[in-house]
Amino acid sequence: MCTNFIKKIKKIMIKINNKITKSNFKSGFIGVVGRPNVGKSTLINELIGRKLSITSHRPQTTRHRIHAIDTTDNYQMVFVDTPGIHMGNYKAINSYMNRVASLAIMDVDVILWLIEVGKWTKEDLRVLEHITQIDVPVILCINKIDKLKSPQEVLPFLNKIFQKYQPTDLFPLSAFKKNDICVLRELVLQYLPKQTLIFDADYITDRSEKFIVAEFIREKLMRHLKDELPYDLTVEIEQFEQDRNLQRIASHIFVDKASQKNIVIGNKGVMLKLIGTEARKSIEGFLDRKVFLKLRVKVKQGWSDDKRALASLGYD
Ligand SMILES: Nc1nc2c(ncn2[C@@H]2O[C@H](COP(=O)(O)OP(=O)(O)OP(=O)(O)O)[C@@H](O)[C@H]2O)c(=O)[nH]1
Repeated sequence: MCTNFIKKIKKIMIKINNKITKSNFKSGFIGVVGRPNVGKSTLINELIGRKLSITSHRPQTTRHRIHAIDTTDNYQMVFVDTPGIHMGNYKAINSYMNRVASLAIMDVDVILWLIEVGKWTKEDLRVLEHITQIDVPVILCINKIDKLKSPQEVLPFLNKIFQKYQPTDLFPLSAFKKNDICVLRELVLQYLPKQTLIFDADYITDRSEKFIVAEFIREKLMRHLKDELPYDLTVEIEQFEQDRNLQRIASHIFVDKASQKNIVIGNKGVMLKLIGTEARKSIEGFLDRKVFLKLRVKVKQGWSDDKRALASLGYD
């Protein structure tokens, strides 16, 4: 009975794979770049229809390269989320983030370059300098057009940008609008080569569950802590064990200075409790099981400007 069932499942899987590898199937890498806070992670989450990349209203939320994979019967799109290319902060972690962003777009099939409507900064210019060194089609996405009173208001800005750079395609959008996302997906598809799957059809990311969980915790820290503090901390998962339908997770939050520890914990532990509750809910949604989450705050002085400490914390 059990062997028959497995045989049936295998047959179905072969049928699905044959369907996927049919000759007009397309797949490829899509590099998503832009300065911090333009909406790269938000756009990728909308394009793949689930949350993998963390977002916040703060610049430099994304620190690592993440592949977010969307597979259908007709295509496999591998979106490469990158840290925002930025200037004016020269700690080891900032060089790491800029390096990750530049390297991530070296080997893609198409680039989605995000800028924000009405804003052109020195950091956008820096991204432009990187992009012009690479011979890949570029779709320049003018994001956040929902902020405009009418869509026509985008025209003078488009004109201004076009004087600086002529991309392969120019696409004004709001990452929050489903229709814009659908049209962008079709546009991206035009630039992908006809080839078979790059990753197995059931992969949604190249990162481990543990990595994504640490990112979800860092997202809540980014959203709740004020001023520069979120930039001075990092998250490391110490325990990640599944016990039937319960995931036991213990995580350290490393801060840079002893004085920051109390701020993260908050008065009578209120802040840490809030961060823990919100992180647990997000992680439960992602893992689709109950989570027991324990957070501990520790001081690791100077971690963000020490190459060895960075490597030991996974920034390598
Ligand atoms: N109004 C509006 N806000 C948006 C849109 N897309 C993203 N945002 C907001 O912009 C902020 C930054 O979004 P992220 O997706 O974290 O930006 P990012 O480019 O990945 O940022 P970094 O991690 O700094 O590189 C968040 O508060 C988003 O909710 C949009 O189309 N319209």
